[in-house]
Amino acid sequence: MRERCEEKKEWASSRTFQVTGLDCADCAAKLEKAVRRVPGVVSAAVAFPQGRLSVHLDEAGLEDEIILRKVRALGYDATAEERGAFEGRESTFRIFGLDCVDCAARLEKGIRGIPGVERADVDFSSSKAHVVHRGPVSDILATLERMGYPGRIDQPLKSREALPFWKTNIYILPTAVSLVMLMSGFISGIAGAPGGTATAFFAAGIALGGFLPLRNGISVLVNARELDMNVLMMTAVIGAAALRQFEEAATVVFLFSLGNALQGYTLDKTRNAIRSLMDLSPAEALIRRRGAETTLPLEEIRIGDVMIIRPGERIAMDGLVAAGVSTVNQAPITGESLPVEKAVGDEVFAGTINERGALEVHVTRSAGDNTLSRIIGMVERAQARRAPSQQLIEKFARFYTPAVLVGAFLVATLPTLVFGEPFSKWFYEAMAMLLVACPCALVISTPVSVVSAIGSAARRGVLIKGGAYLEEMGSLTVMAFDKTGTLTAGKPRVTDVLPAAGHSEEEILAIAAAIECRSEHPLGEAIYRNAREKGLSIPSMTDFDSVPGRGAVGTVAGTSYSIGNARFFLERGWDLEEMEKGIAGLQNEGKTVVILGGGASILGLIAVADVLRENSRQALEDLRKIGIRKTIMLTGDHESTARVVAAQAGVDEFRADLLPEDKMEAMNDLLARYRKVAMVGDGVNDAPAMAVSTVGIAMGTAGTDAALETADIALMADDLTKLSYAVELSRRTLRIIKQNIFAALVIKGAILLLVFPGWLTLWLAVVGDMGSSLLVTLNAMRLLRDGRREERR
Ligand SMILES: Nc1ncnc2c1ncn2[C@@H]1O[C@H](COP(=O)(O)OP(=O)(O)OP(=O)(O)O)[C@@H](O)[C@H]1O
Ligand SMILES: [Zn+2]
Repeated sequence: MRERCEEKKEWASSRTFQVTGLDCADCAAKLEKAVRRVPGVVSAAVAFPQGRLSVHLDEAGLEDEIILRKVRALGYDATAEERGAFEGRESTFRIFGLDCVDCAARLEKGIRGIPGVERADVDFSSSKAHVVHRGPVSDILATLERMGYPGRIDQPLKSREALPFWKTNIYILPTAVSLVMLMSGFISGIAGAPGGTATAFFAAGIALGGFLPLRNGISVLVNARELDMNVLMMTAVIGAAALRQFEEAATVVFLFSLGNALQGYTLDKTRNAIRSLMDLSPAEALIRRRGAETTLPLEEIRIGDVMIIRPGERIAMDGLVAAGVSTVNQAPITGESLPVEKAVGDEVFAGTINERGALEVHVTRSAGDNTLSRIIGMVERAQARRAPSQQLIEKFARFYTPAVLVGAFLVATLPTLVFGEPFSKWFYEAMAMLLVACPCALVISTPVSVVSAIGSAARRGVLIKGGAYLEEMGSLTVMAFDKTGTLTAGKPRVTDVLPAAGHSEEEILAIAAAIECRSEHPLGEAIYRNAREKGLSIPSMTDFDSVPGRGAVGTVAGTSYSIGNARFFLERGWDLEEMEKGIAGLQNEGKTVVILGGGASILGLIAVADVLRENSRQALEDLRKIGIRKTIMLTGDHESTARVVAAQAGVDEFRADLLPEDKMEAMNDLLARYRKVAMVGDGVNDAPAMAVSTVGIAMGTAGTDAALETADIALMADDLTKLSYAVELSRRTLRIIKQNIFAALVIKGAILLLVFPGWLTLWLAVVGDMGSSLLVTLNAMRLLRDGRREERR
């Protein structure tokens, strides 16, 4: 359809650059524009908060240097990512048995210490380590092993085969062994076996079941010189054994292993909420090359291959439909329950399900780079990011543990020294107190909740880029919306053509289309589409230039034409008096008026109208119901048009005639007034406003990489009703975090109090510690379940 427009090419490769010195969202927009003008560049987008420039190229050949030069010419510096610029390679490891946030941080430190490692991030929530290194992988695996966490190189595409269940959780074996030993000890005690048999069983139970925590504890002491649950546990068990309390020590070892096994299991459940998304895309696809059809594994499929998808099959790769029509169920990616129509030129995503017809699809992205794996990557990174409330708790935990340790020392010594109490009794109490010193449940209370919430949201097509945004979302009272493409469908149609005297409708449309053919603006596309539909022959055009927020210019048959809004013409000194009535009339109907002028006269007006999204009104109403006090529409459109659309959508306020940079100003103004304001947009001309807002929310991001990258929260589908879901999810999460913190503190506190009458026992301390961690995790998992329940509805 756009065969005449060279600019509309598909891109063949993409590059990313890390830009330094970008200090305003506005400059980011300028940089973006400048890079887009580089020949060979199909599109460019700057993710302002990350300072990342991503560029799509029409062929792989373009040197990074050309883009870098452009960036430097604008006064910034940049480095290219991945290819060439960096010699190290990145490996991802799956880690087993990672059961506390603290351990993840420690492991990270350990890996960073390996020679040749440039960067290491251990992600507690996904149980993965991302390492950039020059040395061999085996060095890293060995260190993981030594620190007590066996790891494996992670191959998301291949490693689908399941591990035997006792290997997925390193605590299952010790739990089973210590249980058998414990039972044998009890039975031989009851059966009156020769003296020492029971003790031998208990001792064996302690040794075999306690081996893992002992090894982990030692590696912690050696590597990080910090205390953790393993160290506290082993000290307590050794102390109990010294008091000849073998039976109890063996029980404690068993309970500890059991607790860890259960905790590991529940944590895996939360993590799998995301990983199960990965399993959605098939491992192979039917590919046609040189006329022959073969089934190939994903790794062997190349960009540009033609993939054949039969009805009922899952799509394996991202691509563009080259032949066929069908409906595709995109719920796995976008959370939309209704299937979406697909025809030639439409984008399809890996992991979605082809329903009715057969499709031929041109593969546009490699398996590791497709939308699904990017979503999973983003979610996992988001889960790793610390929420503000988490940092507070970690600070508290840092001083809670030493305080309890000092307490334990006093309990061991004071009663004997001051009151002459028996030492062994209070020494035992002190041992039990050691176990209470572990702040696990407290430390884990927030991250498990955030992980569950982010995971649950991802399954419903809402991508939350970090705990911080999740927390902010629930405290919002004001939301701003972009008009075009956000409140409205963003698919405007030409409704009226009003020629000035001496001109015809066809003439105006044809010239307008000739210029707009090169424009990226939805208005331009509407005009071009309308001219094509009417079968007009569209003349060729030269000297195109687009003027953001205003319009465009171009030369057709030797005459220079301008097309755009009234502001554009008035700024250039045109007289619009004659057209004023026509313009106002159309605007009062909620239509956007595009003026065409050429030579010295106005040729006519074209009115374009966009329909409101079906559920915009509903979505805004839902938001009001859950306590969003004010909704505001920001638009570049004319005030009269804006007023009509604002009334239709039911927003409380609107600001019109905003240039893209004004939108950011308007947002700053709103922020000054209301402190916390979200910006909901489509990322087209509202990225700067989104960047300065409290939470930038982009919608319809499934196909648009740039918006997906820039937004703090991305709605994969064009569904505004997901906003109230996100707000409520956030509030539910905060509620669960508070419950968790409260429960953890109360349980620990109650157990600590038992010390005073001397009632605290080792097993009570272990059950209290393990129980509260489990409780907190299970409570957080309700966030996952709630989401699923609603999904089924
Ligand atoms: N290519 C173009 N052709 C015609 N008019 C244009 C073009 N580009 C911009 N304009 C005019 O400039 C105005 C502002 O454009 P801008 O892209 O900033 O916002 P918008 O399209 O109104 O959408 P939003 O509601 O998202 O702000 C448009 O309403 C239109 O009148
Ligand atoms: Zn603990």
